[in-house]
Amino acid sequence: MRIAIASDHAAVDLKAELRDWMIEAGHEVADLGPHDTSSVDYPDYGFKLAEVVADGTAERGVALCGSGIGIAIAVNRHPAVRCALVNEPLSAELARSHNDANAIAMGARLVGAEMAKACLAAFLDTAFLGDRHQRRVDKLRFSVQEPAQ
Ligand SMILES: O=C(CO)[C@H](O)[C@H](O)[C@H](O)COP(=O)(O)O
Repeated sequence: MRIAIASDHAAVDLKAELRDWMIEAGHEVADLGPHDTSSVDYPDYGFKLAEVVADGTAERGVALCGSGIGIAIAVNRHPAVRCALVNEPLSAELARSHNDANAIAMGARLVGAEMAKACLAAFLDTAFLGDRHQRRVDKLRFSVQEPAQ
């Protein structure tokens, strides 16, 4: 699978570990940075990640910051991206099976590397169930509820 990964300074080490782990598993991984721990702003990297997921360059996105919260908010500003903030594998699995999430966010200051890998494995290996969930995901394309006719 083509996967893009991005972070802020707080998650550079976790990003490198997850990137190498995904490459080892046979995925094609684009590391969008940053590449050192100098302080940066998560919206800059979150927007970069959202762009490559939205335009199809990457099939999935992995977003990391200290808590995962800031970069998840940034990635979700793009209407074509559904980014789930997860801290454990069941949420990552549900984000795929019910929400067809095309990105996940995790917090390097909250989640250890092994837990992050378990979340990522669930995110990459779980299929979307479609059916009633497709109807709900379709409605997410609109940022505000259209008034009933
Ligand atoms: O967005 C966040 C908090 O919701 C992330 O944890 C950031 O990584 C964090 O805010 C960065 O904080 P720092 O003090 O500048 O390292």
